Amino acid sequence: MSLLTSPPRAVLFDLDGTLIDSLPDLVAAVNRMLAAWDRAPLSANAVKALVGGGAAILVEQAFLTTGGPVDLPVEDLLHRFMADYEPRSAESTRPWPAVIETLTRLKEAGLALAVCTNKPSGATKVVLAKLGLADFFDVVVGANDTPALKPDPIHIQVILDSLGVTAEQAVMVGDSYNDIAAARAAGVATVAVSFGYAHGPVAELGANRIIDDYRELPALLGLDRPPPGLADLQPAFAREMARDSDILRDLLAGDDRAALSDHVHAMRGKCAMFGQPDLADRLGGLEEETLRASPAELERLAQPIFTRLERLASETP
Ligand SMILES: O=C(O)COP(=O)(O)O
Ligand SMILES: [Mg+2]
Repeated sequence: MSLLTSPPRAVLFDLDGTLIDSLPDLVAAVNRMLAAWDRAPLSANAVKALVGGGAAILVEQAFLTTGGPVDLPVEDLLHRFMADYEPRSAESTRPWPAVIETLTRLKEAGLALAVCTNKPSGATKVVLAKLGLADFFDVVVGANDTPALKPDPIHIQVILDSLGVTAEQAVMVGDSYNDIAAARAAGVATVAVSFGYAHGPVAELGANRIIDDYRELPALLGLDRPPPGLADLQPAFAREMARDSDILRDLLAGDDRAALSDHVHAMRGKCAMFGQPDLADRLGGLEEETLRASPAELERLAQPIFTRLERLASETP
């Protein structure tokens, strides 16, 4: 089921943890800074817990959690940190899987795209350029370009204003509480990614939808609608998938691989026809392995499919 009644005109993306996996370079820079003050390094998980509220919080908290404040104003520490991090901010940082193809698909569909990040603007520009993402975005608003950071809705509002779209015409995609809270306060529908740097369970962020894979996004935005005649059949499709899901479980538990392969093939065809290309892709991956993989491997491939099918069932009236 798509998120809005008609496709949005603009999609706003958070950056760290949402479009890109920037943690490795952030961890390295934080630990270079801590080493310069003879502090112990922080683990990747400890740094992850400090990302999302902007670089000043990251720098300040890095010192507080490793022995207390140092004798320099936070602004000076931040300045030093950014001077080191910015030029090295894309050494190990990469877009998450399927980001490029999804942004391409959204651009082709004529949507305006924006980045709405608490990351300092300089580093934002460097990362987007080095990863080949810059040209996708009509507007990029980083920490230095907005009167207030997320979760303040102003951060979202300046983007809507500059794109000339209303809150109802936009969707925000984010990984953290700040993203979802800012968008909700601005009246913008929200999608949370489950693979980012949320500080708690993603299901508790309050997003309208959750995705585990960028390939789910176009359909959620209403871009892969089923042909008109099939739209009314969506509830029937969802019921059929619920039945197919039970059969799939039984077949995975049994040893008739040919029947399993046929069943997965049929499910794949239905998903492709009813505007669920990401599910069709995953089922295709499972189908390829049905005749040769171990039961454990099939179970591993099937798990995300069951998660998606459960979500499909819960989103269909
Ligand atoms: O720099 C940060 O702390 C967070 O950046 P984000 O808003 O892109 O997640
Ligand atoms: Mg983020």
